[in-house]
Amino acid sequence: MIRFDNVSKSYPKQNRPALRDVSLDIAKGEFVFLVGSSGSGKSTFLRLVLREERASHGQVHVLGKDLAKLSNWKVPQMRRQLGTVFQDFRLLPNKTVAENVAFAQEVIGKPRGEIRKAVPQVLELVGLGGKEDRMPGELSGGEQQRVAIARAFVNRPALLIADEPTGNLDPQTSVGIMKLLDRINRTGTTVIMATHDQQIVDQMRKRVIELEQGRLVRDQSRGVYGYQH
Ligand SMILES: Nc1ncnc2c1ncn2[C@@H]1O[C@H](COP(=O)(O)OP(=O)(O)OP(=O)(O)O)[C@@H](O)[C@H]1O
Repeated sequence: MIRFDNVSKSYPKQNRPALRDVSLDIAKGEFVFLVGSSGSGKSTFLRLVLREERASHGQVHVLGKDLAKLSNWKVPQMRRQLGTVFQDFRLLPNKTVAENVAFAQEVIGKPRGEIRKAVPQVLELVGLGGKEDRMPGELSGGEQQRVAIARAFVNRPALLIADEPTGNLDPQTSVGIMKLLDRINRTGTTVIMATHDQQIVDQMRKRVIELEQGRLVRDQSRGVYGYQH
């Protein structure tokens, strides 16, 4: 699903690389936490997977493709197989809940009939049945994140990338979001989640990959958070 071979990433005008010689494999269906202190390279790792950035050295393979060899016009096609969720939800504020989710299908040209069927189904799955016509501003943070997850999942991506999805939520709401991500993972979707949330990582006991100053320093199955701020 994802393979990094000796991947380094240096940004222009930075004297130390954001990622250094990272090699790892993530198989289809895994649930992986990406941890490490601020600036350790987690977002850079995710940006390389999304091909928002390119590796300076080494190879990044995603869904069987060497991203260095993927031409720019094929990037959108690759990204359709990836769903993304962020700390700040990133919903369209002037569209309803249902329209936000439908939009993810419209942009990839799904037929209207299919959209009409899929949107209520996925909203039911994330626990938002009956809230189709609400505006994002009328929802709690946890509900907004559920909309973002519905939008990320409606096209049934092979891989879901979540960058601190519980960063703005209280502990109880975060547990609900994690249950949902776990349920999505159980449908076969691979999940990679960058987080600073110790409680969640310690509770879920999934694979933990830790970065420190750009290096991979730990790769543990059924792991714990394990580093101090
Ligand atoms: N676009 C950029 N241009 C230059 N340097 C960058 C850029 N993005 C990140 N960096 C640098 O790369 C290093 C790794 O940053 P990155 O954002 O990947 O870390 P992170 O682990 O995601 O941090 P956080 O937990 O705070 O989100 C840092 O030193 C950062 O300053």
